[in-house]
Amino acid sequence: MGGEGEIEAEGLLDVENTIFVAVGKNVKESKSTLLWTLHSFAGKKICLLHVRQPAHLVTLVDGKFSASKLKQAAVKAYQALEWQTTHKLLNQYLLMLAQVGVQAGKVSIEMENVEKGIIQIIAQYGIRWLVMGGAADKRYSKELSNLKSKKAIFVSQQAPVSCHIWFACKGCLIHTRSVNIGSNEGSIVALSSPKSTRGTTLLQSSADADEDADELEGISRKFSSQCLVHSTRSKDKMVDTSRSAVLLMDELRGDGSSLPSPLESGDCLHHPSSVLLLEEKPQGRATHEIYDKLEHAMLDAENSKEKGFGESVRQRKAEEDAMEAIHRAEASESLCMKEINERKEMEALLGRQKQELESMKNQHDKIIKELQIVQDQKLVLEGQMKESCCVKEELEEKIIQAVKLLVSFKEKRDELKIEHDNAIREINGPRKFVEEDAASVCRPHFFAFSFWEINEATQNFDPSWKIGDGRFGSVYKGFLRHVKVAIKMLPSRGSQGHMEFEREAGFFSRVRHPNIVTLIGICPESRSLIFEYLENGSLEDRLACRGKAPPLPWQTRTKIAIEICSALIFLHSYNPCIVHGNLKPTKVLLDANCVSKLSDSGIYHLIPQDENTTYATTLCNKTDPEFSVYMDPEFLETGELTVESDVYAFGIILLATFNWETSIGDSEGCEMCTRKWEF
Ligand SMILES: Nc1ncnc2c1ncn2[C@@H]1O[C@H](COP(=O)(O)OP(=O)(O)OP(=O)(O)O)[C@@H](O)[C@H]1O
Repeated sequence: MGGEGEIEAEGLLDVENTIFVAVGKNVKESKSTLLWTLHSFAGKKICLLHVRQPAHLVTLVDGKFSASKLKQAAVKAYQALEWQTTHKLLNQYLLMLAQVGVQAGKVSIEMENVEKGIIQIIAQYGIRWLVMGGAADKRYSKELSNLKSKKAIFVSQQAPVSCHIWFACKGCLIHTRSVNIGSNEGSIVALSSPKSTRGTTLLQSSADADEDADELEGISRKFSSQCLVHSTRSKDKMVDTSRSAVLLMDELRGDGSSLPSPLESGDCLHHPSSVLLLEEKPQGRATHEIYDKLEHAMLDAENSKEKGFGESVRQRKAEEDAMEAIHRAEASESLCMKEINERKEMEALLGRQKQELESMKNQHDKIIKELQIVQDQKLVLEGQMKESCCVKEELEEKIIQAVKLLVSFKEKRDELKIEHDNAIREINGPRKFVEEDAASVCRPHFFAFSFWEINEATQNFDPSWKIGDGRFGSVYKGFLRHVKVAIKMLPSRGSQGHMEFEREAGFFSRVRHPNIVTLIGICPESRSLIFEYLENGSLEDRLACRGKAPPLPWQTRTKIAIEICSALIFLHSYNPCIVHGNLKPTKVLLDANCVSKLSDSGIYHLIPQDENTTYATTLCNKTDPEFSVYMDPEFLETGELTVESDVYAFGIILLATFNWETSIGDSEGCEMCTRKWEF
């Protein structure tokens, strides 16, 4: 479909030999004009000429609408529909022409003003022969001879003078604008009128017509007469006659071109104008035929009217369809807008959900990391728990063993107590008093403490409560029954039983002397000896002035020597004789008043011995070289302790105590003293 002012052509455009027929949207009028042309110009080629009005001026249903009032899509839809209808109609005309053996084509232009469009096509193609409607049906009247159609008048006035135009109406020629050779262009020559055509001729010369026109008129008259004469002949014969007339006209023109004539067709008798023409000379049978033909024509007109009505109904329907299409287009547009809005909302929603998803993903990753850390920690804790469980099980096992041991000790203790009570009861008798004295001498003078008490006294054997480590066990200070004591933990009992340990300990507990450390009690369970606690450390400490203690005065040293001597005499005079066996300055302890007392007197009896390990070998093996000077060389040689062993050690102690300058305050020299005596 071309744009405005653009001509579209299809098929024939041989201007010299083609009759152009202007056809409009009025189907009835167009068909009538076309039929007249067919009848009038038989054998000529025909080209349909149509001017298409743009959509904004098309008639829509009952009125005219401006395109601006319609949605663009609706206008386009309507325009397409309109053009499709027109195109279809033109094709129907072409088909009709083809069916009657006429070569045909079509030319169209889109223009607001139809008459101007016709003029433009005429001018552009140099059209020479044109047939168009002269008036609308409602305006047609037999009495009117002039053109009534504004379009026809315009075309008649404005068309180039070289174009010969026939104006037809309802199948009649109502006006002709002939070629005005040599006169002013655009002058109208009314060669025929409904009146003049009636019974005489269709062409009439005018005063201004030239000779060619006169000749043409003459020929026409002659041809008309022939038509009248032969009106009763068969149709075929009439066609031949008209064709002869055309040939004759061509002859007269002399230029070889066939000037079309409205009477060229032999079918003039079928035409209403032809019928009217024949009315002027009624001649019996011919008149009757003419009336028959008139009736036929009337019937044809009636049929055409019905067809026209059908066409208008179809057009109406097409318009309604167009309106429906417009409504559908509007509905589709609003639906489309709604969908666009919904899509925007969905996109916004989607964006928000995407953001939420992103943040949730971040949180998820964070939680996963934390979970990983927690799982790692869990593994570590599980490992620790397993270890703790193992430790706990071990401790529980130990506790169970300890409880069992405690229970067995208690049982033994109870047994012993019972035995003891029984023994007491047995010896009760007449010699009670005498034996009581003897018993008091033999009875151990110490307390028996439980391990629990020892444990409590030493604060669970707190290391800070340890006084020192000896070769035969560690010494702790502690409080037992509100008394400050020194607890010596002996090694495991070995082959020595509880009873033996208690008997030995009982023996020494009875050895009491002011210069011998008193054995307060024992703990058989832990093989502990509980001694009285002496505040001022050992003679060794005082000679070395440890703990920033002042040097011992000579008088004190002399007193200590006397006290040691006194204790040794007591031990050696005891029945049985008691050998200290390990005499040295660390075994001479000083109380708060610097009274010296021998510790560990005869303790070697409590030290477990077997075949391989005797007290002497243990002592020799473990003797610090520093203190081996106190060992009796004979003891070291034989491994047998004697009184002389103690005397030897006492002599060395005296030398260490009195032959050293530390007595006047040099603490450093005390250690050198020991080395000195090594020579
Ligand atoms: N009753 C007590 N009062 C105060 N302190 C004591 C008492 N008994 C021992 N000590 C301290 O405990 C320390 C260790 O004494 P212990 O008899 O166990 O070992 P040692 O005499 O140094 O050497 P070893 O016994 O191996 O020959 C002593 O040096 C002394 O200072």
